[in-house]
Amino acid sequence: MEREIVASYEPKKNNEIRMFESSDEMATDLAEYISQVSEISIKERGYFAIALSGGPLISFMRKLCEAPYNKTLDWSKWYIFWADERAVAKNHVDSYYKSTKEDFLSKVPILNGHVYSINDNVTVEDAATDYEFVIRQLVKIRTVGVSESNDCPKFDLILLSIGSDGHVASLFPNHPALELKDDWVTYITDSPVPPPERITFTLPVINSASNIAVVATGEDKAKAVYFAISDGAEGPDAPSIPARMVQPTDGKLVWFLDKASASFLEAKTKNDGYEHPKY
Ligand SMILES: O=C(O)[C@H](O)[C@@H](O)[C@H](O)[C@H](O)COP(=O)(O)O
Repeated sequence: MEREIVASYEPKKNNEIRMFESSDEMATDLAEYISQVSEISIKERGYFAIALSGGPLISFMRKLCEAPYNKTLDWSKWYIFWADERAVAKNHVDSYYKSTKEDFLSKVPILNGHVYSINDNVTVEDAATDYEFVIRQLVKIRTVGVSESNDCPKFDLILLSIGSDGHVASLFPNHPALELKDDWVTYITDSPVPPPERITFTLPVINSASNIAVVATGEDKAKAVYFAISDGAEGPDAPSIPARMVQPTDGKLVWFLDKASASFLEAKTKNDGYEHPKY
C-alpha cells in the first residue's frame, strides 16, 4: 500500500524552500538566484545592494566568479554590505571581510568604493553607530532602497546562514538584540560563538529586505531549520529560534537546504512512522 504523503509542516507565506542533493547543485542554483535578483534590482532601481554574512555562504557563491556570470553580471552596479561582522581587524583570520575579499571580491570586478565594510579602528559600539550612519546616507540617496512600510533600508538581497542554535547574522537565541525595533545596526559583546564582539543588522532591517536567502548545510542545523520553517512546529525551544523571526514584511524568503539540514522536514512530510524527537 502506498504511504500517504502529508505535509505536516506548513511553510510560511512568501517562503520558498529549495532542497539540494549536493553542494555543487546548491552552489549552481544559488549563483543563478543571486544573478536573477541582481538583474531585476538593477533594471528596477539602477543598483544592487546586497548584504552578506559569514559561515559557508561565500564558498556557495563561488560560481558567480566563473563563466557566464563573471562576464554577464553588471558588477559596476553592485554595492556590498555585511548583515553582520565580527569586530576584529580586517586582516584577522576571523574577519568576514577578509574571507569575502579573498574568495569573492578579488575575483569579480566590483568597485572598491562600493564595498561597505565595518570600521575596524574603533570600538564595536562605534563601529555599529558608524555603519548605521553610512547606511542612512546611502538610503537618503537611494543607493539602498527604503521600505514602504517603515523607514528601514530595503536591501535588494540579504544572504544569511543559520547556525545550529538557529542564529542568523549575529542575532542569537534569547539575546536582547532580537528585541530592537528602532536601531538598524547594533553590537553585541557576548556572542556565544567566538569571537564575542560583533555588529549585526537588527530584525527590522533584515525583514525589510526585498529578498532574503538563508543557506543551511549539515545535520546540526536540521532542528533549527525545522523550527524556523514550520509554522506549526512546537517545543520549548521553538520560539527562541532567531531564524524563525526572519519573515520579510513585503519581500520574499528563499531557503537553500542541503539534504542533511532538511532531514527533519522531510521526515515530518513523509509520515512514515518516523518519531520526531521532542525539543
Ligand atoms: O561566527 C558565526 O556566527 C558562525 O560562523 C555562523 O555565522 C555560521 O554561519 C553558522 O554557524 C553556520 O556555519 P556552518 O554551516 O559552517 O556550521
